[in-house]
Formats: sequence, C-alpha cells, structure tokens
Amino acid sequence: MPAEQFVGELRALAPRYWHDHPFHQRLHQGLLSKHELQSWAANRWYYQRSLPQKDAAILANCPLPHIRRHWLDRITYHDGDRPDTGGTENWLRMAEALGLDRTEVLDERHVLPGVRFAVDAYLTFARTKPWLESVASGLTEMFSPGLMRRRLADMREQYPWIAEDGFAYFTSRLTVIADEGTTTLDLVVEHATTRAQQHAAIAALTFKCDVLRAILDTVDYYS
Ligand SMILES: O=C(O)c1cc(C(=O)O)c2c(n1)C(=O)C(=O)c1cc(C(=O)O)[nH]c1-2
Repeated sequence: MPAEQFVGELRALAPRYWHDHPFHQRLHQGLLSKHELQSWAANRWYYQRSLPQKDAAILANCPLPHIRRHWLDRITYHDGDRPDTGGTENWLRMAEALGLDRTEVLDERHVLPGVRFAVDAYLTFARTKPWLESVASGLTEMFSPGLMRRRLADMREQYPWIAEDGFAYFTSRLTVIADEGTTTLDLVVEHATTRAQQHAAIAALTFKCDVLRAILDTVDYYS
C-alpha cells in the first residue's frame, strides 16, 4: 500500500495504546496510593530491564550492518556505558524515590505473574520474529512523548513527596524518545516494501499495544 496509507494505519492504532488505561488515569489524577505507585515501579522494572535484551535480539536477527550500528545505541541507552548509569539505573532511582529498596526491585519479588508473561512475550517476539517486525513493535514510542510529558508534570504536582532525582528516567527519556519514534517509523516504512510486511508491521504494533495494556491490567488488578 502507499506509504501514507501504511503510516495512517499504524497511527490509527493510537487508541489501543496505554495512555488512557484506568491505572494511568488514576496516576495522573493523583489517586494512587504510595503502595500502588511502588507496585507500578517494581513491576515496570521488569519491562525496563528486559528492553536491552529485546534490542539485543533485534540486533542478533538483523543482517544489515547499518541498522545494527544504529540500533546498538538503544542497548547502551538502557544499560549505560559503565555501571550505575543509563536508563535502567534511572528506573531504580525512581523506585527508590517511591520508597522501595533497591534490593527488593532487583530480586523481582514484587513482579506479578501477568506482568512477567506479558514482558516475556515481548522478548520472545523479538527473539523469534523477523527484525523488521520487532522494530515495528517498538513503534509504541510514537505515541508516548505526550503521555510521558503529562506524566512528569502530573506526578510532580500530585505526588510532591517524590524527590526530583526520581524523575531522572523521564526527563532524560523525553530528550530521545520523540526522535527515536520518528526514526523508527522512517525505518519501518523504508523496509516494509511488500503488503505482507506492512500487515506484519501493523500486527506487531497491535501486539505491543496489548503487551503494555496487559502489564497495566495486572498491576491495576492486584495492587
Ligand atoms: O513511559 C511510557 O509510557 C513508555 C512507553 C514505552 C512504549 O510505548 O513502549 C516505552 C517507554 N516508556 C520507555 O521508557 C522506553 O524506554 C521504551 C522502549 C520501548 C521499546 O519498545 O523499545 N518502549 C518504551
């Protein structure tokens, strides 16, 4: 299908994204208890720490050196270029700012079975599907900058007891995520040249929206 139609179909998945999930709505409205915020951070830790493995699986499946070179940055972003730096470290700081001990996040005692299933499904997807589909599944990032900006503003306002250091994950993520989303979209449009590849990319993005919603469904139900 023509590129504009393809992009239109990808963007049309926006309502399936997790921005308006009831748990996120309560987060924005300041209605979450400290315990619920802690559960959210400890469970999302499992997603955050799996992202570099997901990106490494994409690298492993991609035969194109220029794509691998480009994608490598994502792993470094999350893992940092030395210990105690990077996105996953910043997520731990968020968890600590919410009153969690680093040890209880790292040993994953709070990770709920449904969250584990959802995140593991994302990782298995990246390990087993063609690299282009896995890249397309990350296109949820197209939908996330507005949500993240709003989350940052609302959390600062609604939960003033959270120390500013806890927001480092979102402040640093916001500087890269909009670019990542558009670059990834260009990459998917360029490489999905057949109708079958375009449909697979749309299915991959649908799947990823469902992974994210399943994470929040579980956290919402049990916290
Ligand atoms: O806070 C959010 O709402 C949100 C959403 C998403 C997303 O849409 O997948 C990501 C992130 N954050 C994020 O911080 C992040 O590093 C990230 C990586 C990916 C991915 O699939 O590779 N998604 C997301």
